[in-house]
Amino acid sequence: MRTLLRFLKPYRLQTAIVLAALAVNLAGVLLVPTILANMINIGISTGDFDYIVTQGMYMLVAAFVSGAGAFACNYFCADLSTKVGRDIRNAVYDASLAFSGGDFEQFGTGSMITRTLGDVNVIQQAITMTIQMMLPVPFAAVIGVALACSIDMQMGLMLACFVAVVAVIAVASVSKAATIFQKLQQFIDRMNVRLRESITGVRVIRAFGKEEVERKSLDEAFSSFATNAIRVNWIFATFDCSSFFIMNIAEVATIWLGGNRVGAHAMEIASISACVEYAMLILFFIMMAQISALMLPRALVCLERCRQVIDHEPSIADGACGALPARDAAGDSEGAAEKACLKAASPGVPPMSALPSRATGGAQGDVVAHFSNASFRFADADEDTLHHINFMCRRGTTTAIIGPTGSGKSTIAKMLLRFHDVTDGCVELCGLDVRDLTQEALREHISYVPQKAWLFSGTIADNLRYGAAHATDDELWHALDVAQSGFVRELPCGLASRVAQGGTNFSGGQRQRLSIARALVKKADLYIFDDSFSALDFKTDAALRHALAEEVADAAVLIIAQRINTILTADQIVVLKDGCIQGLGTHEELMRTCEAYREIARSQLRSDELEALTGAAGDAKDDEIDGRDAAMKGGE
Ligand SMILES: Nc1ncnc2c1ncn2[C@@H]1O[C@H](COP(=O)(O)OP(=O)(O)OP(=O)(O)O)[C@@H](O)[C@H]1O
Repeated sequence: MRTLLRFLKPYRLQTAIVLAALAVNLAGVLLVPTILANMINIGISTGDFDYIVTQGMYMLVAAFVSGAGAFACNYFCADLSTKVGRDIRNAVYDASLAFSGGDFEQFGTGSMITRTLGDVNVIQQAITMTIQMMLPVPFAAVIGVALACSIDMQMGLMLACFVAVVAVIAVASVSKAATIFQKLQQFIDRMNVRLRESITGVRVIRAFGKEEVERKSLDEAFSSFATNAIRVNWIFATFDCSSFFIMNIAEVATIWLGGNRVGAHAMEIASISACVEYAMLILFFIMMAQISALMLPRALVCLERCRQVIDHEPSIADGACGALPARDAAGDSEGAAEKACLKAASPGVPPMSALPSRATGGAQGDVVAHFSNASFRFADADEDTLHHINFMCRRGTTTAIIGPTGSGKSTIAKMLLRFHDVTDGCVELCGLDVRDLTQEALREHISYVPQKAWLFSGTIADNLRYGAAHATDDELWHALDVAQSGFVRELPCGLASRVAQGGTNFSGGQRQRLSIARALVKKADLYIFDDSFSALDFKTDAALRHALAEEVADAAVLIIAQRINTILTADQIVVLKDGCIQGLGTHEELMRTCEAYREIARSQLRSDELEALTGAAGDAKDDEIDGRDAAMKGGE
């Protein structure tokens, strides 16, 4: 409830207007029966035409004021609930942006979508129904019974008894339905997850002929939901018919008692119709309130689910430094790092969040990324995925990571981006622990091509400008050329060509090249390519790497690959197995010193290729040694 008040707070004035309009509407509705009774009892029985006209005018004014109140109440109430719904959606989405991979796993993607869309819809409807249908009940009941008592005490008390009976039945049915509604929300989550899975994996389902299995599994999810929804409807229907029954009994009883009271000269004849109207009005309000009350427990569950997301403390917290240090005159980036951090961490100095989207610059050979004894364990795992990782990525050089599937290659990239944090040791970017930086500042300096090339719906240009909003068309074409995306030039609309959600209207290789181009448009200090060349043919792979070497010559490059051909020319290769570094060096060094690397090479290269490479490596080594000898001789 506190969560709802938090979101209603900015709309205090509008909430007050809605409540005032509701009061006006209610006053008008409740006044009409009394005016009518007076008109008949006094005006007609005495034949006072002026009195009848005056009461008629009062009635007209009451009806008009009540209508205006109803209109204002409905309009402002719908407006209020829509705005609150929008704010809750924004808050849920904003909170999710700060989530780490682990946080997302905790909630589940399907549930996150249900919370943002379905749950907020329920909250919105509950706000509207509570204001329009529930709030009037206590006022209508108290004022209606009071007005009935003012006409005749016995009639008023009888009405109060009927109201109490219907209210008790309403409370009982709502509390019974509440638990079922809580279950329903979980079933909606389950249906969402199962539906997403089977729609996105429809090709696999068809390929394996598992349509029937999937149909059964989904039918199970749908049926569980339907069974519970029917149970709620049973409760609702039972209450509905008993309420209508009680309403009719109330009407008959009012007329019967009213007749007796009129016979006893205790009240006037027209007062009977006023009391009947009050009875009907109050019981009708209670019935309507019951419909919205049924929604309340569900809305409270939805609200709590949204609150869990909004108040969730992300497992990855921003550091104090909002900027990477610029190198000082002496090139001392470490000293500058300390100064930048001290400045950012000073009390009252908020961390900078907006950084110029440019690389920090720096000398060739500077350490850009540094893994220092870094270990990592997933929250739900029993053992570390990465063990004591030590290596550096230097500016102007290419570092490659190769290893069997599941060895932890992508996890290394994700730690640089802080999608996960180290559990031991540290990871540094340009001399600063990545945990000391804000995530925005950190990611500003890294350009990343994920393993699964993901494009957003829009145009090619929109996608390419994702990391550099102001890039010119020439820059986009240049990046496309470097990424060997010549196919874009052949598209009739070029950069304006449409991209479907996820980039599904392009082939896997085209998607990879477009996501590489997108990464290149952004100027960064570190470029990470996570298995980004796997869908490319060997020729394109080679051409791309050649063009890339020139394009990002002033940055550090980290290439994660499965294919040895992709990383042969890297300045250093990290060989990873079961999360441990097995070897670190150039291809030639590793061929001599690292059995794990030799195994990979043997499994991927033909023996003649292997010999050629080893021979070339040997020749290159001999040349290097000859060169060194010559230099030494020259020195002598
Ligand atoms: N969210 C997760 N929770 C628990 N374990 C995970 C999670 N994600 C990955 N792992 C485990 O961590 C290990 C390393 O995964 P990672 O994706 O880094 O491997 P990889 O070397 O990049 O594999 P591939 O070459 O197949 O992409 C794997 O054994 C995997 O099972």
